[in-house]
Formats: sequence, structure tokens, C-alpha cells
Amino acid sequence: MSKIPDIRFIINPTSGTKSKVDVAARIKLHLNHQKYSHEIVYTAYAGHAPDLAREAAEQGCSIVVAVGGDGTVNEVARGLLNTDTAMAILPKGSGNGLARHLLVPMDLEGALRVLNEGHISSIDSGSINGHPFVTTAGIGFDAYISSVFAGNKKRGLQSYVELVLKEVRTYKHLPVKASINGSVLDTDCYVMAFANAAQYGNNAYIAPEADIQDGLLDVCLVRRLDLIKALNLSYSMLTNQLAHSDSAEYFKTKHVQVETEEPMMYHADGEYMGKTATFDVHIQPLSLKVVTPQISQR
Ligand SMILES: Nc1ncnc2c1ncn2[C@@H]1O[C@H](COP(=O)(O)OP(=O)(O)OP(=O)(O)O)[C@@H](O)[C@H]1O
Repeated sequence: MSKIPDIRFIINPTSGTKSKVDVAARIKLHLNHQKYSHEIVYTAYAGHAPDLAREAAEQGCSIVVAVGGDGTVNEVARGLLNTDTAMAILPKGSGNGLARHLLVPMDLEGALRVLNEGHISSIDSGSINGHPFVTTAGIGFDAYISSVFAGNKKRGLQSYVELVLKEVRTYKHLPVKASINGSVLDTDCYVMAFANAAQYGNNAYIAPEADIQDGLLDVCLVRRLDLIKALNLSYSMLTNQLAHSDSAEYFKTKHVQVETEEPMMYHADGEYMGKTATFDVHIQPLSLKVVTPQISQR
């Protein structure tokens, strides 16, 4: 019987802005082959990675590496939650929110160096209506942007900001009822973000204080927004000052329930999930092992 490799690399061949880079060649060159045996598999379709990751965990692989952006990271994480198999990341997306939060280098050689060091810790994950996320989930404008961005050929921060500034002119806040820490908040909602990690990706910080190991979600509520406030908010996010902006309010909690008058869009890790009028959002403390240089303490 063939030996189970220590590491399974799961490569999303469609992800990212660096798709021309020969990842397999870099792995051959920079992975510590004395320390680890490995295999490389490629996703064949969207939604394939959770099965590939789960199968590796069931076979007893020590580490599964997500090679892609936050969509791939989300899928690999889903297959590894509450197992002994750790997830590592070779960032290849345009945002790379979890990799950035965990201080994984953005270049493949640096990220492989972290993998070679093999330091493992545990982080929280979240779930929104039963769907797991590792960086952020949200309802309202950020979910709407995810839905538009999904059909957008252009990636990267600049096209993202252009899209936000175009769409903010017409998107309207909606009334919601949110139960947080025993209180009910009856409010307008432009965005309600549920942050496990501090950023959306691209160093756009939605929840600067988020600690990925504290067993809590940082809920960021933006009640209303116009073009001027949106410009301010984007600037505050990119300079990591949103905690001091008067456009955003924060709550730390383990669980949030939200009811909306009309169905609202939602996303998990930037993937558009559809529309509904009730949301149940939980934290799952220390449910995912990750390979990391160190966990950032924010
Ligand atoms: N072989 C495949 N063919 C088509 N889609 C795939 C395949 N493998 C994975 N996917 C899908 O690709 C989507 C995008 O992946 P990912 O987020 O990793 O890359 P990205 O969109 O380029 O990165 P970013 O989100 O940072 O811009 C995921 O939702 C995933 O389901």
C-alpha cells in the first residue's frame, strides 16, 4: 500500500492574478523534502476543494495547503474543521485576507518557508446560516459587492474600490432587527459584517480589533452611507482606522441573530451566498488548525 504523504497541496488553477506562476515547480524547488513527503492535486470545479481536503484529513495527512485566494481557503478550511489536519496557505488570490491576517508572506517562496518551519496553532471559524467562514461574513452592501464582483473579470484592489464607489450611489440601507448579547437593536443597516479576521483582504481592515483566537466575532455595523461617507470609510479601512470612524459601530459576541423586513444578500469569505430574511451567525472557537509564522495579536 502506498504511504500517505505528509502534505497535500490543493491548487485552484483558476484563482488569482499570478496564475501563470508554475506553483508545482516552486514547490519542488523550495519545499523541505527531507522533512515532508507531498502530493499535488488540482481542483476540477468550484466546490471540489472541501472533498479533496476532507479526504486528505480522513487519510491522516498532517497538512493540507490551500493554493488560491480566500474562496479556495474557505473551501479547504470547510473540509478540515474540527480535524487534526492543519491548513497552510500559498496565497494566489487578489485579496488573501486570511493569509495576511496570519502574517503568511504573499510570495510563494516565503509562504513555503513558513510551511517548512511547520509551526501549528488553532484559530476560530464562524458560520452564517450553517455555512462556515474563516475571515468575514456579512449582510448588505458588502454582500451586494461580492455578488457583482463575482461576475467581474477584473480583480484586485483598484477594480474593487472602483466598483464600491460606483455602486454606493444607488445601494440603499434596509431596516433590520439584530439580537446581540441579549439586546435587540432595531436599526437601519447598510452593512453588517461579522469578522473573525481583521480584514477583507488587500489590507482593507473591516474590524481592526478582531482577534482570531478569542472565541468572539467582531460585528461591524454601518447604519447608513452616502458617497462622501463611503470615501471616508474606504480610506479608514485602507489605513486601518475604521475603529475610530463615526460611520462604524462595533460589538464583540459569540452569536448574532438578524431578522430583516425584506430578504438581504449575504456572503461568506467574499463568496456571494444569496438572499434571505433571517441570519444566524456563530463563532466556533479554535476549530481549525493552521500553519502560521505566528498568530497576530490585535
Ligand atoms: N477548477 C475550478 N474551476 C472553476 N472554479 C473553481 C475551480 N476551483 C475552484 N474554483 C472556484 O474559484 C472561486 C474563486 O477562488 P479564489 O477565491 O481562490 O480565487 P480568486 O477569486 O482569484 O481570489 P480572490 O477571491 O482573492 O480574488 C472559488 O469560489 C472556487 O469555488
